[in-house]
Amino acid sequence: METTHQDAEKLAAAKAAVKFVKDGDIVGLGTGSTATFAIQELGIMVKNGLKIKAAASSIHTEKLAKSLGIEVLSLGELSFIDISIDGADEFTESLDLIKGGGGALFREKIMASLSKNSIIVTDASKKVKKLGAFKVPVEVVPQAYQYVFNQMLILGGKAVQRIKDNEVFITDNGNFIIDADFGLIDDPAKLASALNQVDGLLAHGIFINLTSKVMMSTGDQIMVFE
Ligand SMILES: O=C(CO)[C@H](O)[C@H](O)COP(=O)(O)O
Repeated sequence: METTHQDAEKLAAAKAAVKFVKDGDIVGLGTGSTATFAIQELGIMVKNGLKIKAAASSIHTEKLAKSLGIEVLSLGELSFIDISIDGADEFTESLDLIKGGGGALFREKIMASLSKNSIIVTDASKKVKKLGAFKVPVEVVPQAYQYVFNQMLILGGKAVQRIKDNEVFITDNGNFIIDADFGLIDDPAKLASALNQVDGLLAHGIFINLTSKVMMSTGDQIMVFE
């Protein structure tokens, strides 16, 4: 399969990030194409003798990690994670993120919250001045769907339910995703705080103060924002 320029950047960022993983670490494994490169690299390192245990941010990631010989612990039973490596849909230099393009935002947020060192790996396309060109994913408990949808409109977001392959998208937790377009977001912390108040909204994709560093590959070099 031909490797695209963007894939080469994702792989380079992943390779740079896995260097921070040490023997004995509990490692949080993200979800998405960039995180997958990191998981594959960790699989090689484990085959070569690295001793780690992992926690997965999605069912897909858990299966992948196990297939590569990485031991996977239950996220819900952990009090901390030493280091996590995940991707992002957008990030700013203040380390605010939008995540959840793959629909794994709830477990990804718990994973980041548990992590002593939370590394985000990206290609160069993910860096923005202001968040918001990428719609904010919102995970909704089905019984609260219409209520939360209406609340998104009240908060100024154009909301659409996520559909994938002509079917309503269902998360690993059995919930729906609403993608909410708030335009470019001047104050991500304020919007995150307003979203946190909405009953029935399990998680939203604005990540504030949850990232230790972003490692972004430009192809030529790895830029680190921390
Ligand atoms: O948040 C995520 C999944 O919920 C991903 O990390 C995000 O969508 C980036 O994915 P990719 O590395 O494939 O561009």
